[in-house]
Amino acid sequence: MIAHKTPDKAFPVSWDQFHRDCRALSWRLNETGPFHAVVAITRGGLVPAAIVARELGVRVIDTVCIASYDHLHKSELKVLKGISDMTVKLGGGSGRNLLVVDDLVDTGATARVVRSMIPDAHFATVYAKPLGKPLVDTFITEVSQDTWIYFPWDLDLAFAPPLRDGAA
Ligand SMILES: O=P(O)(O)OC[C@H]1O[C@H](OP(=O)(O)OP(=O)(O)O)[C@H](O)[C@@H]1O
Ligand SMILES: Nc1nc2[nH]cnc2c(=O)[nH]1
Ligand SMILES: [Mg+2]
Repeated sequence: MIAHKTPDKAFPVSWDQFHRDCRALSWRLNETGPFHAVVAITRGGLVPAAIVARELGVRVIDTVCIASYDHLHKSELKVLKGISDMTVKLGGGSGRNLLVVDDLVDTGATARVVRSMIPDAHFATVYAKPLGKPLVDTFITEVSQDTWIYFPWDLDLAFAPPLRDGAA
């Protein structure tokens, strides 16, 4: 396990907000494509990939399965499943006309590994932090490096204490 400072700020995202941000990402990507296939970086890239593929009319969806965080803690990066040969062929071997989608880029380690597999692919994320931003071609919202993004699938409705009772 790699030591990791707990981020100071929280950026919780609702389903509505996430859907809006994915639609905004699709609008931008529509000016860049067309794409032969979407490659989702699992698991976080699956939801935005589904929304983006629907908006752009792409029906070939592949996954590259990478794990690196156990909740807030970064561990060694593991490629559990690579991109399928058929998808790599569709991208002419280098990833041309392929769209890689992930929910966010943080340090850029995950993006760097996928870029090394298909260097010419277009890389899109919904959110980006400064360290990872240079690895992404298109994103929607930047948050600071000391912010942790909470996705709707990781959240639950819960009681929020009133400010006067000491809530931040
Ligand atoms: O830029 P990096 O520092 O590499 O971090 C970004 C990656 O971390 C998260 O995935 P995670 O490994 O937590 O797996 P998950 O998608 O299954 O939640 C996120 O979905 C990105 O893929
Ligand atoms: N949910 C979530 N996963 C991450 N993996 C790396 N950074 C983040 C983050 O800010 N939020
Ligand atoms: Mg991920």
